Amino acid sequence: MCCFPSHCRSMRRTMLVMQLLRGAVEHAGSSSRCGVEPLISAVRGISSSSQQFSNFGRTHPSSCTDTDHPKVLITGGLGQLGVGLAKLLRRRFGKNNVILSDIRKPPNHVYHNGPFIFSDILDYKNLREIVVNNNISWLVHYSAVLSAVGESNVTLAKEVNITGLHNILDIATEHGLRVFVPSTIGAFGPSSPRDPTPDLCVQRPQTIYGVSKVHAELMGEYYHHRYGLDFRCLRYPGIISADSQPGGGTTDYAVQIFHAAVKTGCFECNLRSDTRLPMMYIDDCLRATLEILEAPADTLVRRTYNINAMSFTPHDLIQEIQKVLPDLKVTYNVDPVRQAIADGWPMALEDSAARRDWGWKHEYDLQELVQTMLTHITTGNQLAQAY
Ligand SMILES: NC(=O)c1ccc[n+]([C@@H]2O[C@H](COP(=O)([O-])OP(=O)(O)OC[C@H]3O[C@@H](n4cnc5c(N)ncnc54)[C@H](O)[C@@H]3O)[C@@H](O)[C@H]2O)c1
Ligand SMILES: C[C@@H](O)[C@H](N)C(=O)O
Repeated sequence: MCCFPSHCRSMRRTMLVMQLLRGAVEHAGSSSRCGVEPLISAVRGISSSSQQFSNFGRTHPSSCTDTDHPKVLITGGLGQLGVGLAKLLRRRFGKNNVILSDIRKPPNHVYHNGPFIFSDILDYKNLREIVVNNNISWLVHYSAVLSAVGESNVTLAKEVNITGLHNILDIATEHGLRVFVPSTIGAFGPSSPRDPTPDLCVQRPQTIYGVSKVHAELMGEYYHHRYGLDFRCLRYPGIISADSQPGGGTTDYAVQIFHAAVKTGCFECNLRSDTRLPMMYIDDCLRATLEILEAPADTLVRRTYNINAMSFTPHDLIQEIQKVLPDLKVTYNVDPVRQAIADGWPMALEDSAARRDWGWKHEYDLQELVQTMLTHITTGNQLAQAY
């Protein structure tokens, strides 16, 4: 359904692109450090295997050598965040040193842009073979079932988020990997302090997603203390991206509204207009991930950190988008499941420890987020129409 008269739409888009491109801001990356610490202990027995996987470093010559750079495996890499992270890590470490994996078939542009492999994190033996045969040294564990989907399929969420996590931690320990597991604002609950939420406080989430992420934080930290696993974890806010879709979470509205604003000029919001949540633009999130992965171990006072950028309500976001697209019309059809989840989540994360220990600094605030998202989506749509 469209709210703009069709004859006005293309002219509006052209004006919007020009206006946004004029205001676009460039953001630079950060410095490079890397290395892997030795580990001392394996936690599951190793059995022999006959199945062979190709070594991507050999089949696709790279400009970077394996001795200079870590060899990274990203699980659940076809979700909202994985492809962007692979792009960032490949720029830093070389295309063939970063392997994306998932249980879904990749789109052509992903398949042709670097190594991709099937990996089901519930298949321990298959995961171990991939790690061994590709000489993996860093593992970024993105596979998950997010908050809203988790409430509709608790069994799947338990399997992927808890059993899958156990496989990841055991394999990482067994093979001396550095492992990054994202946590979330969803790891807190209604009894946590909400504005701002400190790194250390009561964590009693009321979703299976949140429970599984608290479990991941605690298991990772336990493996770090008990076995020396190089476990690193960030609690991400809701992440906002232009060219990848969210995977069934509570913060999804803050991505969907941008596409609707540009395409139809109408949006139906599934959270109340005053629901304040912490949010972050994807570039900040992925840069933070690279930065904590590269941080020297002795700078990490803890292994799980909050990171914060901005907080807003649907009302705040709509007002900011309407500065560029004044005709955007928003209606509300509140989803009781998502609303109940959001009502128990932090409004802002307290992240001074990340800023102090490894130099975390966000670059995008609400105004820049809106400019950047509308620019990406509008230019992307225009390119798609041109071809
Ligand atoms: N996107 C956000 O706003 C956000 C915020 C906080 C934390 N996180 C965390 O960041 C990580 C990545 O998030 P995302 O938004 O890309 O998630 P997503 O839901 O978009 O993608 C998850 C991916 O996991 C894959 N997967 C599911 N079951 C699997 C299995 N058995 N084996 C292998 N892969 C499997 C799915 O196919 C999917 O591609 C997750 O751990 C999530 O909890 C995300
Ligand atoms: C916040 C985050 O974990 C995810 N976007 C969700 O809403 O479930």
